Amino acid sequence: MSADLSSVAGTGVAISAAPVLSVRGLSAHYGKVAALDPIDLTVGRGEIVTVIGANGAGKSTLLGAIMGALPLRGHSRGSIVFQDMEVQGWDIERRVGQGLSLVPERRELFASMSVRDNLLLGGFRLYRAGVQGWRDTLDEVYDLFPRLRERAGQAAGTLSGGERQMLALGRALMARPALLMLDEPSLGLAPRVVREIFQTIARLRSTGVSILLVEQNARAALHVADRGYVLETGAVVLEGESRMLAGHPRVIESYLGLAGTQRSP
Ligand SMILES: Nc1ncnc2c1ncn2[C@@H]1O[C@H](COP(=O)(O)OP(=O)(O)OP(=O)(O)O)[C@@H](O)[C@H]1O
Repeated sequence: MSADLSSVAGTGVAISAAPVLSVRGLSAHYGKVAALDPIDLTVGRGEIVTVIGANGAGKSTLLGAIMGALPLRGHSRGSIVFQDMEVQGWDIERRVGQGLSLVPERRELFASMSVRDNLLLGGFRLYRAGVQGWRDTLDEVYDLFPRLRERAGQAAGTLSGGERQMLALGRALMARPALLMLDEPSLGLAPRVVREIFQTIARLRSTGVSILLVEQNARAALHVADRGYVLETGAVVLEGESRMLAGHPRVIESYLGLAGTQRSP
């Protein structure tokens, strides 16, 4: 079952013991090249978990493997249990149908279509399945992103970078996912816009959706997340509560710089 945005809105969702996602011994290869060592990772219900790491650490590969969307020649091994189901071996369609959603680094919007139509496409699967309430979901997305409501009729290709990221997030939410995976939502955005995007991610907590957030902007990611993993050359080298990671000498030195103890984006 996917999360119902309306049923938990504004309640502040408790994190239950059973994780929504449990990854065990996940490795990924492109042809003969290993991009991910066997890694273990969990995301609890209602939790925001971040994976931080430098360029090429394997962050996008990790999300692609979980989504079942590695590019041609790529494949993954290991166990991916999502909502108590082993989804390794399932195609993307089936994973999406079970409530997995990925906002890719490139955002992949339909540039000539309006904001509203991009959003409706995000909810199309539910609409086709006869699931009621897509209009309510659209309203909830507009409430989360008032700027999208203002620009509902505008072509997606004419939006600013920050607005595009909001649209990509909103479109993913239209599918009412149980787990939302975000690949570098801050990429290419000005600091003020990055702050806005991260404030929005923090607000998503109230919808009950669980979030797996991949970021190079470690400061902002650790500020918004409950827990984090540090990925280096395909391996998890550190994991724990965000507060602990933000104060860890290795994280400060490699990802935060001297001002690492400040916890604002
Ligand atoms: N389609 C591909 N074919 C071959 N190798 C790939 C492919 N995609 C990624 N890789 C390699 O896998 C490794 C991990 O790449 P990945 O894109 O997952 O890293 P990343 O942490 O997301 O980096 P970035 O932050 O730069 O996006 C890199 O060495 C990369 O060159």
